[in-house]
This record gives sequence, C-alpha cells and structure tokens, in this order.
Amino acid sequence: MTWVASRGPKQEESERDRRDTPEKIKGPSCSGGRKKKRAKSPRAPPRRNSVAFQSVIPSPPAMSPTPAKTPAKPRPSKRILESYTIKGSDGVISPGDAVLMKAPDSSKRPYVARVEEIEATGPRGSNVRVKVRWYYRPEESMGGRRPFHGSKEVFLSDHQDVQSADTIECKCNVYSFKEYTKLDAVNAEDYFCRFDYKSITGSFVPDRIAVFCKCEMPYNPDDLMIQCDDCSDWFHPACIGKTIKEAKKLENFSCESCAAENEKKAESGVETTAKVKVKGAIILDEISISSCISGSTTMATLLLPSHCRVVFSGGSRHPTDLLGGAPRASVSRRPRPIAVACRAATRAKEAPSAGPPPQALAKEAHKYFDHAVISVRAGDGGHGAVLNMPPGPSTDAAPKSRGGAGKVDKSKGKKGSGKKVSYKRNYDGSVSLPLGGHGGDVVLYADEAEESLLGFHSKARHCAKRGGNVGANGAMTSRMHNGSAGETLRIPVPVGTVVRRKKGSVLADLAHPGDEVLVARGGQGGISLIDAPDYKRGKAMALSPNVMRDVTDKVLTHGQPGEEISLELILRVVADVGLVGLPNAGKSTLLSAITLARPDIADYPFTTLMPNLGRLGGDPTLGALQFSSGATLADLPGLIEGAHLGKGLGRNFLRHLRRTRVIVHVVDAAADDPVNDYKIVREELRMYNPKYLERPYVVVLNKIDLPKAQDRLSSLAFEISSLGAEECHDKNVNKEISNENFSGHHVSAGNDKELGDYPRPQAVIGASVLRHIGIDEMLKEIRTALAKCSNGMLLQP
Ligand SMILES: Nc1nc2c(ncn2[C@@H]2O[C@H](COP(=O)(O)OP(=O)(O)OP(=O)(O)O)[C@@H](O)[C@H]2O)c(=O)[nH]1
Ligand SMILES: [Mg+2]
Repeated sequence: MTWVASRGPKQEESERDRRDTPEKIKGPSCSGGRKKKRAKSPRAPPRRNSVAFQSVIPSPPAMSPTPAKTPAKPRPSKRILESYTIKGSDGVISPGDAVLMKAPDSSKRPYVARVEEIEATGPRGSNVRVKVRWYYRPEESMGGRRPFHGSKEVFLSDHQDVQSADTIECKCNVYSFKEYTKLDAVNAEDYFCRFDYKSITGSFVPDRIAVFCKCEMPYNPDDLMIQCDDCSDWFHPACIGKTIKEAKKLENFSCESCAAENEKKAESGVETTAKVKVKGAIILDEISISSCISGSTTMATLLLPSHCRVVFSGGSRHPTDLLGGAPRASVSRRPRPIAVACRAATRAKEAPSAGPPPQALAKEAHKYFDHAVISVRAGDGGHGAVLNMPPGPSTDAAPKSRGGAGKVDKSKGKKGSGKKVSYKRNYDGSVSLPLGGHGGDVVLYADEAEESLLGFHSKARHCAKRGGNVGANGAMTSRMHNGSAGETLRIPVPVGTVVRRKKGSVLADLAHPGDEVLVARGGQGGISLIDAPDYKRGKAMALSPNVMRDVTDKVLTHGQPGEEISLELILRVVADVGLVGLPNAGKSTLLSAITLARPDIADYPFTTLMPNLGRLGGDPTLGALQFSSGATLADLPGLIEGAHLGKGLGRNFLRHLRRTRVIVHVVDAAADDPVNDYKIVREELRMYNPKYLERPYVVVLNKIDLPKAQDRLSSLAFEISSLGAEECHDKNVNKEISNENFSGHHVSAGNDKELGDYPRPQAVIGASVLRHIGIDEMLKEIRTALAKCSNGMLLQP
C-alpha cells in the first residue's frame, strides 16, 4: 500500500477563496492579506476531511441515552514514541525534526513538515502516526510567491495534521534565515523559514521586514546583490541598470547618490587617505576567500581579483525553482556574504561635504546664481507580479485528493461547478496580464517666478517617484489592474536656462515661459508572470503570449530602472538690451531712470554683482517704422581691464549678453580717460565673444552734468564715433545671435580683427541720467537699433 500525505482541499475551492481575498500588502509588508470571513488557504483542508489531531487524543466516553446492545469496541491503545525510524531508510526522526512527506502526485514536490508528536496504535504498535505542522511554500500561501521569496523558502504554518508515518520520505533541514545565509553549501533537503504563516487569515509573523535597494524589496537570498562601498546599502544589478554579468565584473561600486557626492568631493579637490577597510563579521584574506567559496566559480571570479567586492550569491537560481518545480538535487555552493569597503569608500567618509556651504551661497550668490550642476533620476517602473492562474471549469487541473487510501474526496462530485471567469484580454484574445506602473518622468520647465539657479546648489539631486507595483494577492483575477504610474517630477527653472548634459550636448534652451524639456524618462513597469503548475503551464502559455520567461525571471517582473542624468544648468538672462561699462559708470542709475527696476546704486565699484533686469515700456506713438514694442534691459556688473584674466568679477557674466540684440556702452564722461575706458570694455567683449562687437550699439557718455565732462563732450563724441569701420553687418546679426544661443563656448582665438575693424557705434549721446538729460534721445537711438536688428520684429532668442 502506498501512503501519501493528505493535505489541502480541492484546488478550485482554494482559488475561489483566494480570489475573494483583498490584497493588503503594502510596502515592505509581506503579509498575504486578511479575510473578513474565515477563509481556507490553498492548503488549508476542509476540517471535516482532515483528521483533526484532537480527535486522536482520548476523549471522555460519550454519554449514550440508550444502552448499547453490543459492547463498545475497546479503543486501541496509544503509545507516544520518542523516535521513529523512517521506513526504507536509516533516518531516525523525533519530535521537532523537519521531514519531507510524499505528495499524492508523484510528479509533485514533497511537502515539508515539522514533526510534533509520534504515536503508535494498533496491535503491537504497528500503526505509527505522526502529528505534523505543515510548512507552506510561498506559492501555496494566499499572497502567492513574491519576488523576494527564495526558492528554498518555506513558512511555518499553524496548519496541523495527523499522517501515517509511512508517508515520510526523508528527514530535511529547515534553517532560520540567518543560519541559511551562512551555509557554505545548500543541499536539496535544505530549506529556510523566516515567517510564521496563519493559514486561516493568510497573515505572516512578522508582517514587516527590512527592505533594500532602490526597489525597496526584502532580501531574496537567491539573488545577487551588490553593496555600495560608501553607504553600504545593497542593490540589485537590474535596479542599477546592470546585468548580472556586468555586476560581477565591477571592482568598485558606489550607488548613484554616493557617486554624485564623491564627484562633488573630487571636484572640490579634497585630498584623502586611501585605506582598505574590511567590514562585516567575516574578515578573510585572498586565500581564505578562495577556499570559502571554492565550489562557486561565479563568486570566485567576483571576489578574488579586487578585494573590494562584495556579494551575496545567486548562483543556484534556476527557473524551475521559481516556477515551483522540484528542487534540484545538485549541491550548490553558497558563498558567505562578505563586504570589503574600497578606497573610495574611505575617501568618501573622510572628505567634507561638497558644494558651496549655505553661507557662501548667501554671501557670494553672484558666483552661483547662473550656473548649477544637478543630477536627476526618473522613477523606476513598478514591479509586476508572479500570479497563479486559477483552474478553469475543467477539473483536469484539480489536484487529486491527498487523502490516504480509502479516503473519499467529496469535492470530486462538484466537477465543472467552477464559475467561468472573464479576464481582461488583449486584441488577440490572450489574457492581459497587469503591468507595474510607469516610473515618474523628470521635466524641467521655464517658470517666470524663478529668478536664479541658487536653489539647485542646496538641493542638487532630484528624484521622481517610482511606479506602483501590481497589486496582486498571488492569484490571477478579473479585477486585476496595472500598478499606478509614478507622478512626473516637474522642476521649475528661470526663464532663459540652457539645459545641457554635463560636459555634453545642449538638451534645451528654455528661453520662453512655459518651455519644458523631458530630461529623464521613467522606467517601464515590469510585466507579470503566470506561475502555473507544470501540468498547466502549456495551457497558460498559450493563453498569454505576452508572458516572457527567462533564466532571470525576476528581471522581467521587476520594473525597469528610471533614467538618470547629470545636467548642467546655465542661466542666460533673456534681455533685448545689455548695459555694459566700467564700474561706477552709471549703468544701474540708467536702468532705474528708464525702467521700474530698482537696482543698488552706490559710489563704489562693483555695486552690481548680478544682472538686473528692467522692462522698457512700449511706445505705440512711434509708429510702424520705429521700435514701438517693449524691451527688456539687463544691467551687467562692471568690467575692468584684465577681466578676462579673472580681475574684478571676471567676465563670466558676459554670457548674459548672448541673447541681447543691442548693446549700450555707458561711459563715465567725467573719468580721466573716457575713450580708453570705452576701449577697455570693447576689448573685453571682443576677448569673450567677438560677435558681440558686431551687434548694433549705442554709446552713452554719462555724467555730462559734471563740468569736467561738459568741456570735452564734443571731442569725446567725435573720437568714439570715429572708432571702427563704417559698414554694419546688421543682416547677419540675428542669425548669429540665435546660433550663439546654442554654441557652448565663446570664441576668442583665431580672430585677427582689431577693434577698429568692427562697426562704429550707431550713436554717441551725451547724457546725464541723474539729471535726466539726453534720456529721450538715448531711448530713441536704442529703439532704432532694436528696430534695425530685429527688422521690426522681436527676435526669437
Ligand atoms: N553726477 C552724476 N552722477 C551719476 C550719474 N549717473 C550715475 N551717477 C553716480 O555714479 C555712481 C555710480 O552709479 P551706478 O549706477 O551704481 O554705477 P554702475 O555702473 O552701476 O556701477 P557698478 O554697479 O559698480 O558697475 C553713483 O553714485 C551715482 O549716483 C550722472 O548722470 N551724474
Ligand atoms: Mg551697478
């Protein structure tokens, strides 16, 4: 006679129950959900069918109302045994041991159970029975198998049973999670258990568990993970955009945030001491590492060459493990987790934090307001799920009764009673499996409310949210839906910001309010898989052609990582007219005189540190031939001789002239040598970008209210107006400006032209902005210049 373990109801019944079970898993929780009503798990037997343990404990004799005619049969005597020798093997088991018990279907994996008690009944104790507590495999639990479940993982359930000792196949080992990760080798009979499982409610104890990686998943000991040398967090290769092969070749690894930090530190030039640091419980040298993992070639290549690698193993993973196939008999070597920090890690920890400190940002804002390097990361795609395909109305899939010989499976009579479930289908009729949510994109957009890039120095990293996982309770149901899409992260930048890859090409010029650019695309959501039993797999596959299976099954169920990119943001103010000149020439005074802007004005050099913008109102009375629209003026910091060598404030702020179409030179006519001052500024402009000198410009000889200026006004005007060539290349100006907007660097070399070779000023005007003398004439000239260069239209900046 062949004995098999008797567990579980008919599959149909279980699936129906599971479909009614709402999904409750949230975040790292590993709970399989709760039911309001008492629910049967796939394994939970209908209590009427299973032999309740209590029933074999001698109970008090029943009080019979009528005396029996025949004497009651004496109950067989029962003996509790301390140990039992498994039939057909030398294995001896005793209470507390884990055993494998035969499944009714020989093609199925044996059940794992913990022996609670051994009893012998019958004449001479010939009938030995064991009280067992079942271990559930993840796919047998209500929540189903999740990506973080190991192939050798089992849950200790509260489901008890009494079985014939003849169903015991052999002894096995169920380790705690910690013990399991420390095993040198994992045999076919080795399992691990980290959760207790309540088979009635489908809940787990503990119901929370530590999560790792960007995907925030609990640790699956089957999967390779890489540890960041700096922050010590663990990452899946797929989550950092690497294949397992590539990950194994890595010698040093720093996660994105640590890498960005390290980069900043490297840029700041902090010298550090390099020391190899060993951490973790096991400190091994090269030889002991190789001996420890001698059975794992994959790990050997990973660990030996670098000293700086790290790892949890994944060599033993096989699709059949994930799909519920029989455990492989071969012995796989399990390397111990070893973490060896590399030099970069030590350096990172010792280096001070990079980036300008907040005080510097406040005091020297002019150095940082128009340039920033940021890194953005789009959200990862949500994960798909490994789903169980519920059996159809046909009972060919229904498991046979696991009852011992002679037992009758009452549920057999319900053949074909299962309801037909209508699934969402693709256009070709195949079952549409739910997808993880799309990760959030990252978009930069021009916002008029933003004035500078200073904020990006204090927060240089921006991450969008990840997509939601497929909310599945393990079973494929008609109510399943895709994971929620991650929200797009929209980052406002000042109007006029040029976005480029770090040390790379220009991505966009956000020159108009509302302009936007998608800089990082969110990862695609992972697809779901059907975890069908062997005998149904063919059918399930036929139903669902979009199911992809691979050796790396998990990659398929995992969402794709979101894009990550380092960006350089360069602000070029959007202005039509640029005011340039030496410090104290009166540029800010001029801006405040003709616009509503109120810049700082003072009698000392470099009062202005950052460009000030002002809006010149339009004048419709001027008519069509004049520039009657409004224009924006930018007052730039003062230039001095040698600015191109970094003197004064340097000349980097001259980038803000790029979008201007007309330049106004403000010259202090009361200065010692106004003509030379004018030439200095022209020369600095030429050194920065010779094309600036080809733009129409007006010279304002300021402060003519002062007697010193008044005396020489006419000679100064003559001298300046005669400097330069007569011809003006107005027609080319527009084209040049728009091209320059996208050119990365100014051109200063290879230009043989002298100052005198460039066009003369359109007009030289004597003015006193303080006394409002010559203002109207100056405005007229500015408008004329604007009208000329834009041909009556506003330019596309
Ligand atoms: N007498 C006289 N003084 C003037 C005139 N315009 C400006 N000033 C004075 O010149 C000084 C400098 O003026 P600002 O407007 O700050 O000069 P700036 O060119 O902006 O100087 P920086 O910001 O340092 O580059 C102030 O004291 C003004 O009052 C003018 O027309 N006549
Ligand atoms: Mg100023």
